[in-house]
Parts: sequence; C-alpha cells; structure tokens
Amino acid sequence: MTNLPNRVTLVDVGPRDGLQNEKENVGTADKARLVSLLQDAGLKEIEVTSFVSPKWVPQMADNTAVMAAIERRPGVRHSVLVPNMKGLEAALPTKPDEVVVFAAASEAFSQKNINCSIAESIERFAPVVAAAHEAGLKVRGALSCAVGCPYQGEVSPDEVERVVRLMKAIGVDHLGVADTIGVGTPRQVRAAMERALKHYPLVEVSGHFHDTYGQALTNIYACLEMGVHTFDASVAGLGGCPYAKGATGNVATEDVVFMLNGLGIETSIDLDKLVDAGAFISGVLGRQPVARVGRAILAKRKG
Ligand SMILES: CC(C)(COP(=O)([O-])OP(=O)([O-])OC[C@H]1O[C@@H](n2cnc3c(N)ncnc32)[C@H](O)[C@@H]1OP(=O)([O-])[O-])[C@@H](O)C(=O)NCCC(=O)NCCSC(=O)C[C@@](C)(O)CC(=O)[O-]
Repeated sequence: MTNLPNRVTLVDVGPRDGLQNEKENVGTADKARLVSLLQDAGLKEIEVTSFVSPKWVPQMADNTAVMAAIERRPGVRHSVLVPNMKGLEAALPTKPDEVVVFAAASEAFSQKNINCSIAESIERFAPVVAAAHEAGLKVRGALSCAVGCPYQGEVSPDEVERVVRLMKAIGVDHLGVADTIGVGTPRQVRAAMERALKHYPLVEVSGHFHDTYGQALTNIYACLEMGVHTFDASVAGLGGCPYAKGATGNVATEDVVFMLNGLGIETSIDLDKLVDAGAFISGVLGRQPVARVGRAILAKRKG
C-alpha cells in the first residue's frame, strides 16, 4: 500500500460553510453549542463564522455574537472567513485565531460569489492578509472551483496555478484546494493539488471537498496518497455555498473520521461524540444527518 500520512488534521467548517446556506435562521446559542460539541469530540480546528455582507449571507449576520458566545478551549483554533477589509475589521475585535480569505479559480464564480473579478479579489485580499499578519494571525486561503465551476464548467490546472501564485504573492500562508461543487474525481483533484504543491509545502495545503457526486472520500484518499494531511469537512455533511447552486454539502466529518480510523490514521477525534454533534445540529435543522456514518451509528444505537 502507498505510504499514507500517520496523522490527519480535520478542520470542521460546519458552523460556517455548513450553516451559511440554511434558509431558516439558526440561533446564536445553537451555533455556539455546536462549536462546544465539536470541541467535546476533539476537533482542534473549527471555522466558526464569516464576516461577509449580511445582505449576501443572512445566516452569518450574528457573527460577532457567535464569536462572543463560543467556549474557547485551550489548543482549539477558531477561524473566521472574511471577504474584505470591512470583514477583517469587524472580525479582529472578536479575537479569531486565524482568518480565511477566499478566491476562485474561475472568473464567473468570483463575480457571483464576491461580486468582483479574480484580480480585484486579490487586490482586496492583499491588505487583509497584511493586516491579519500584523495582528499576529495566520491566513488560510480557500481556492474555490479548483476543478469545476457551476457557471464556467471545467476549470484547468493552469487556471488553478495562476490563482495559487497570486495568493502566494500576497502572503496567504496556507492554501485550501476546494472542489466547491463536488464534481471532481481523483485525476482532476490530483492535478489541481499538484499545482498547489508547486508553490506551498505539504503542511500548508489542504483539501476541501463537497460530495455532490459522491466522490469526496475518494478524492480525500487520492490526496492522502500525495501526502496531504489536512482536510476541511463539515459535521453531519451540512453545507453548500449559496452561490454554487445544486452543490450539496461538504463531505461529512463523521464519514472522513470513519475512513481514517479504518486506515489507522490518527485524528484524535472521538467518532461517537462527533455523531452526537451531528445529531444535535441536524435536530436543530429538523432533519436527519446527511453523514452516512452518522446515520448508521444512530441507527445502531437505536438497535
Ligand atoms: C464581498 C461582498 C461584501 C461584496 O459585495 P458588494 O455588494 O460588491 O460590496 P460593497 O463593497 O459594494 O458593499 C455593499 C454593502 O455591503 C456592505 N459590506 C461590504 N463588505 C461587508 C462585510 N465584510 N461585512 C458586512 N457588510 C459588508 C457594505 O458596507 C455595503 O453596505 P450598504 O452600504 O449597502 O448598507 C459580498 O459579495 C459578500 O459578502 N460575499 C460573500 C459571499 C459568501 O459569503 N459566499 C460564501 C462563502 S465562500 C464559500 O463558501 C466557498 C468556500 C470558502 O467554502 C470554499 C469552497 O467550497 O469553494
């Protein structure tokens, strides 16, 4: 068998990416409770909220209140997504441990998601990255539509590498390769990852997969074979970007942990407690978890 990493870090993006697309308002206390349950389960990296325009993404309008309500446990990093200086200025007083900026490999998606071209987005992010660094924060960069775009169709590795270079040039510390609409298969994902790895070391690259076409775990495995050992995932399989119509949720954290456990790869995450977190937020939303492992374990518990 190929050498796989011994250990994987999972970033649970459920409270942000998972909830941002929910039409019904999720209460601030429930969002904070979700963060606590994820911490109980052993998650050390949690993307808590975003400081984007509330007109564009109303579900994240309580960002400051959520950051004030979460329990800060030692050793857990709480990150927030910001689209511009206004977002960073609002985020900094809430004391995030890390900020996430997000650009797209596709022009069309950049316009739909953040209302500007890729070049303009990089111009916007440059001062954000500098100010975040000045505040002592690390900056993760998400590169959306790294294999496919809901408006443009296929996205080439050259397009990916072009934006990777731009993000590197403005000082983004970590690059997340995102299959925003979950259309990638291992060959395409590997090609996109290879381009990221030309500019960032393995420790500063991660994968972010949606499961629209059921390829997310396969794509994660393909990345593990390349040595990539950080992945975003979303508890209960929540999620989707409001500007990526038809895309389903992120890969479920429960499903990823189950696969990694089976491979003997350490995550320090307690699967049973994670399933509890998924059941909690699914209950708040009034539906079953999308996570297959979550459903299976809940069904087994019922007997
Ligand atoms: C970027 C903007 C703001 C541009 O939106 P715009 O309308 O072009 O911005 P603007 O600068 O012209 O401002 C318009 C209004 O928004 C306000 N505004 C401006 N900025 C902010 C801010 N930060 N926080 C709060 N308010 C803000 C600003 O003050 C003004 O208010 P008004 O004068 O009309 O009352 C908008 O397009 C936006 O917020 N987009 C965010 C969309 C979003 O959150 N998408 C989902 C996240 S990305 C994602 O999920 C993908 C990812 C990362 O998970 C990886 C993957 O799977 O690909």
